[in-house]
Amino acid sequence: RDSNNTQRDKLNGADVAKHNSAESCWVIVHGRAYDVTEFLPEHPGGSKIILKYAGKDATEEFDPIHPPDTLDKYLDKSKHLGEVDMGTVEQEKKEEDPEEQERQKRIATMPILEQCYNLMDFEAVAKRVMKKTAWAYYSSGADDEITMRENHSAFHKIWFRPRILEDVEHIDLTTTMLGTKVDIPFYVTATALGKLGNPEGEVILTRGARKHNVIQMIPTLASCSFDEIVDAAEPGQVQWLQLYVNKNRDVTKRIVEHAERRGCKGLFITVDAPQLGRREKDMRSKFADTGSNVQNTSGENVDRSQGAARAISSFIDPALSWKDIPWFLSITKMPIILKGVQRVEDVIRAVEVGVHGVVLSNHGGRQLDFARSGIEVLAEVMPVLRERGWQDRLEIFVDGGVRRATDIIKALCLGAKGVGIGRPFLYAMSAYGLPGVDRAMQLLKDEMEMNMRLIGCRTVADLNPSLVDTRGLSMHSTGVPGDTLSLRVYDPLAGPKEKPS
Ligand SMILES: Cc1cc2c(cc1C)[n+](S(=O)(=O)[O-])c1c(=O)[nH]c(=O)nc-1n2C[C@H](O)[C@H](O)[C@H](O)COP(=O)(O)O
Repeated sequence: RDSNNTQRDKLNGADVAKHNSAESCWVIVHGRAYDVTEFLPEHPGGSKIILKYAGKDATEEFDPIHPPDTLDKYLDKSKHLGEVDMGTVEQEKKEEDPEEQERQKRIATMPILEQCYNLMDFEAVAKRVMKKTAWAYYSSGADDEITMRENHSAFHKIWFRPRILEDVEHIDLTTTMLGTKVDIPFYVTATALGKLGNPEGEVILTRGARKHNVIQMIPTLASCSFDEIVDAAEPGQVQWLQLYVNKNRDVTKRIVEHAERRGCKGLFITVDAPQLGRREKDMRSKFADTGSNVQNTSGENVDRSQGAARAISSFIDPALSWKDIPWFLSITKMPIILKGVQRVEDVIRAVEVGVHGVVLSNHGGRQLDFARSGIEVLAEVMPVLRERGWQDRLEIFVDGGVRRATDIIKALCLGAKGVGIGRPFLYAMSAYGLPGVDRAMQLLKDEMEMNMRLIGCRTVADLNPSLVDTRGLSMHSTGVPGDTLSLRVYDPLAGPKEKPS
């Protein structure tokens, strides 16, 4: 803009292209040019990824990782150079990427939505049709992914003790979570970077949640902006906020107050990620796709090879502790839930400090490997709370590995108020968009109605510990998963063949 703030002519693409170095670096995002020269060293993702697009259109790379209001929020207005005449921008020749060609062929021949009969079907399809980096980010767990697998297999150690001859003609799946009535006892949990899987991102989950009257937990690290996600909700549709606490508590206070003003009905403080876990599939795919690789380029000793997540989570405060909780209780009226509690002692402390709930969770196995599954921790927690008469002092949620309605029912029988579900909705959204999310939720509802009938319960209130046998739950069969490198490398049978003497 010139001095009297009128829009200059549009910038010419050739002029922008001249600013293609660390000395002078301009990028184009959504048809507008930005001078990011001074910002390069501050970019959490490292300067390399920006320099790859210096002088060019960076929109495609920018969108999945950054909410749309990022540049307005964090780049000084003087660096906003104005509109670019996109007709004069030389578009990158997409060299034929054989892998992308293969992926397009798989998309062309993927199963139709009606061929998905359960939540695992969506995972199978998503693995075939998603971009490698997106699949790696969503599917990865920490280290050897033992906990990620345990989350799901733990449910297989719980067996039902069904009742018979109960009138189960009319089944009622409704319940309440933090005072909100929902149609079925699950919520869409917070999972970052929704646009990696689908260009529309988290607003697809908002629409699916609205259709099935379930609650959506809005992630701090969403690709869509917080306001976009809230605006995509219908009046009266309930959403919660998942919060990564910022080292700068003023930033956190602003986020919390804004979320409350916008009508969020729960604040879920993530407490299991003082540092993001080491997700090697995500790291490997970042190295393979050097363009979006966030390597350590500015010399500091931060391991930036952790993929996008680590790069955009450097703000998280590892000093967060119990002594911060009274401050949170003082800055908001929203119910406060600790997300990522992993042992009964901390549930007791949560009651004592006065929070309103906990999510027994290990972050989908993406944080501490060998953390126990949420469902196993639930089986440890509820008897202790009942002994103290505290089972109604807070609401207990569980997430991790929930893939069947029987998993939901097991959690409720053990005393959970509801369960969070992550990856299945990401896969459904990535493979089939909103119709996929809609079908995934409907499948769970159909399964839930049938299974309630078969265990002899009409309502959620009928579900109780006598309906499950959990004796096998603490047995951990930690077979190292077949796809880890170590099996091939260290297995003596597969080692280098002895040279014939
Ligand atoms: C799958 C996934 C999970 C993430 C997630 C991103 C993905 C792709 N991210 S992460 O980038 O930091 O790891 C978040 C997050 O932003 N905040 C959070 O509290 N939990 C995060 N989680 C954990 C999530 O809220 C649930 O605990 C977990 O997904 C439940 O396990 P299932 O996926 O098996 O349902």
